[in-house]
Amino acid sequence: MSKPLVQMALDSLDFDATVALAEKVAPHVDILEIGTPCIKHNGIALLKTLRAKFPNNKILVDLKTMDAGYYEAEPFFKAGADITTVLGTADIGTIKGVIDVANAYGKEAQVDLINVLDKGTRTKEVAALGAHIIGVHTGLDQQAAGQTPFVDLGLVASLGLPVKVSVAGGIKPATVQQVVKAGATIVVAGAAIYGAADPAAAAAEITALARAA
Ligand SMILES: O=C(CO)[C@H](O)[C@H](O)COP(=O)(O)O
Repeated sequence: MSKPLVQMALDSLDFDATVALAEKVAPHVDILEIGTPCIKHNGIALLKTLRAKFPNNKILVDLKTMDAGYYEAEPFFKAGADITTVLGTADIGTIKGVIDVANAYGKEAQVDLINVLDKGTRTKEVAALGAHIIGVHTGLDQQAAGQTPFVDLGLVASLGLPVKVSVAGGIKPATVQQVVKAGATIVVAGAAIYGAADPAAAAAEITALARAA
């Protein structure tokens, strides 16, 4: 089994603060995620800046696309994104559009299961369509209401499909090994890193824990 990857979610709205945080964290993670509020606020210029500064990290742009899949995602792949996300609640044609454009650029499409009611069925459908990554995701508002991604991760991993499984939603050092053992191949951490006193040390700790799981 290949080693799990660690992804850091850059969820600030501030352009310069995002770049400064990425400078600290990039050496300690595999994937830099430009979070949804961040990409909406700062646009593709931020992707271009991070792409130029961090050639050794993959970059995920969390577009959470809901319509016009191919059209919306293409400029981001053109500008150097390695992964963009599309909502699992979107029309199947939208999801196919993002998968198609990812394939056209030799990149990856991640289907985010946030708010998908029948996660098992949707996961099988999009895996059959060629989705590269399934995102098991408890959003920030859902976390505030006390939800976690652990049961959903168990369900998706138990399907045994030939896709990568990403997990996001309040993952912290105490839960990293639990999610890797449960089948996550990409572990996402946002607040556990940017909210830490020393974000670089927090990122390094999470990556070490993931690799050792
Ligand atoms: O995509 C997101 C919100 O929609 C976040 O970036 C993701 O949940 C990771 O952040 P955290 O570890 O703080 O939950």
